[in-house]
Amino acid sequence: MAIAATISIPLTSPSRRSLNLLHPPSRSTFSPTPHQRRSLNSRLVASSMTTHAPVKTSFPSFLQSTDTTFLHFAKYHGLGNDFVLIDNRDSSEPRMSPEKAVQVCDRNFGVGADGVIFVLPGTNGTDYTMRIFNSDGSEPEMCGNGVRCFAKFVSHLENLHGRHSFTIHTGAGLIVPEILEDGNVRVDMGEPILKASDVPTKLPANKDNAVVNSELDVDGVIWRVTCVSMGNPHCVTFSREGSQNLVVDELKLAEIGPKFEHHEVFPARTNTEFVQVLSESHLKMRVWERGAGATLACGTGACATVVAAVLEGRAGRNCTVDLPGGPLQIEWREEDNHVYMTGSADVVYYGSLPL
Ligand SMILES: N[C@@H](CCC[C@H](N)C(=O)O)C(=O)O
Repeated sequence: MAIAATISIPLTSPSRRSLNLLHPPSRSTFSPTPHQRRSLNSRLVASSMTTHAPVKTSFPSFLQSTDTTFLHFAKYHGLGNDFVLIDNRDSSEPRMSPEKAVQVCDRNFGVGADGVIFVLPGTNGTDYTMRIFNSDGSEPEMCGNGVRCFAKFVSHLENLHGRHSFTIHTGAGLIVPEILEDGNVRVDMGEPILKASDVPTKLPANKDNAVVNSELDVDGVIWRVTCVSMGNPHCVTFSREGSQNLVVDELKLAEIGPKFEHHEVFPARTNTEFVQVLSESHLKMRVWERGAGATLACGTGACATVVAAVLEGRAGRNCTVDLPGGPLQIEWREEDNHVYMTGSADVVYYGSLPL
């Protein structure tokens, strides 16, 4: 099925990787001036896409309009890990099926994204609920970069009355993001789960019920892995036989990644982080994501990486994690055992999909 869309490019601050053609004022919170509002409403329409009449509304009402022929969305990214965000606050059922999400995420025949995220009404007393479909249509419990995009999207949609923080119910439990003065988002990602059967992994636990620096045979090559769940499963590796400290740029991710993802020891499949230690507080990581493949960044993956690095004695609790799309600041705090992630999240454009 063909997907057509119109797009509108917002005048918020683009990140390093977003559209170079824009030279907007550097603003972190979206609050358009009358001039910007006019620009917002004049849509840029890509040549291969269908057009329809420009909507004379502001950004939030454009997204909220209950059009029966088009589904409005916003495209965001966190360090190049990109998502289609849907305002779904009027219903607790996602307004798109997993099958449709697969089409929308397709980079040739759709919008192109690593996943589709829905902002749903709160559950269990939280302000909002987040659900997400990976680009293969599977539904993960959590997404770190996605939750930062979610927070920015909500701050653009709603008048938060000066609040910078709110609560989100996710498949991984309660998540609390906070929008900082500089526009970055810090997220309390909760406690890592280390018990092998809860990650889940069938690898035998070797340290306090956890799998730490254990051998894993992947197609005849022995890797050393630590398994961590941040609500979703991660397998973190710093070394393999013959290579004590990985040089991550040399890895053929598309070849190795799927072998980890579908390995029999990971009953729920797994995300895999390949990590190079640059110093005690500086790690470099590439990721193969469950249900999405190689992405430019993975927030939960960066959190799992720092937890694994601490457990293996390779780094301290406060690290910069360099990902292909940019850096994340991760702290695994000793006092409360929570992991805190800080990084950027940026809007790319607004658009409409035919229903
Ligand atoms: N990119 C995400 C993780 C998204 C979910 C993942 N693919 C899974 O299936 O667990 C992040 O930033 O955490």
